[in-house]
Amino acid sequence: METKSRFLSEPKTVGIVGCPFRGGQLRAGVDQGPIYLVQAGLAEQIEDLGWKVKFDGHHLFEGVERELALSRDEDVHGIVKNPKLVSRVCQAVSKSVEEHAKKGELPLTLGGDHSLAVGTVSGIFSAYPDACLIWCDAHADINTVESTESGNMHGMPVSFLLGIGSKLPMFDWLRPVLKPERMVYIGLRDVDKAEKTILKDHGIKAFSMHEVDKYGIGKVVEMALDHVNPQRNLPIHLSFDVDALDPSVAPSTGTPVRGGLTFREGHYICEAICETGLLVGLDIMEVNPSLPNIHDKMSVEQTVAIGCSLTRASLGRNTLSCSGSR
Ligand SMILES: NC(=[NH2+])NCCC[C@H](N)C(=O)O
Ligand SMILES: [Mn+2]
Ligand SMILES: [Mn+2]
Repeated sequence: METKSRFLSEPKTVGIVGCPFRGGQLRAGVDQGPIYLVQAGLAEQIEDLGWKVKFDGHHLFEGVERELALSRDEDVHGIVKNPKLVSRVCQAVSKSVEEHAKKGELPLTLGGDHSLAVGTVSGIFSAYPDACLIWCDAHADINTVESTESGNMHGMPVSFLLGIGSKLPMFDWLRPVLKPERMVYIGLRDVDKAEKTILKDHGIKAFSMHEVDKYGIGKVVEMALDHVNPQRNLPIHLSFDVDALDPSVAPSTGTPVRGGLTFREGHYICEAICETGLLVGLDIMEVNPSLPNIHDKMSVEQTVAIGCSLTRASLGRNTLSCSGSR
């Protein structure tokens, strides 16, 4: 059963936006995530599902490593680390994502750390102002410039997109494209105290692991869609942080938290969103092939393989159909 997308052009095309970037957090290696995902054959796997794939190499983000080396004292705002760098990279990503989306292609952004979502979500909402956002993550990533305890920008993209907290001058290109009622979380289990207040004050809907246990993943995804997309007629962007999955399932990530989604629960979310025929943008974030330890080849292969299979599930792998049965 092939669902035809209401928003994408024919032939259905994925534009891969490879983002080897780690400036939104401190652990080395997450910049290698997109490289491993592509090397594992992700583009070919998507083609096997019947999509056309456009990929002309990863973003280069000239000078990132040099800036990261300098940034310790030069690129800081209070305790926020690398804001200029993150802004520059996200602006470039936003542009790529918007261009693909405006051509009727589905941008698939491979991270890299989750600060990149400032770029992906702003790009999607520029092309589809009435889109909604589904954020799968152990974390809420909604700290503001004031509330962040770590200063790591991968814990802040949602507040930037909503336009809450004080604005950093280097982000003057960014419009607050997102409204609190247009987004929903699935998988949360490690939310900072200040973030809990922000979620409550802005009335943001979240299905934590508690709700996943209580209702089951089928019901949770249905309730999440009812919240952001009651008529099932609006474009959907899915931002998937692989740490939403349990660390036993996806160990190679920078901020693992136990008690996460099972393999099937993670895939079910992607399949159910795919079935709506409304998916217009996808992020696979926070795959870090140098963790938990660079010699642990099994963990790395397992996590990279899951990044690929979540993508396939989102793009129409159907267990019972004859084509694309992987
Ligand atoms: N994208 C992520 N893995 N985010 C983790 C964020 C952790 C913590 N809440 C912070 O703000 O630093
Ligand atoms: Mn996370
Ligand atoms: Mn995240």
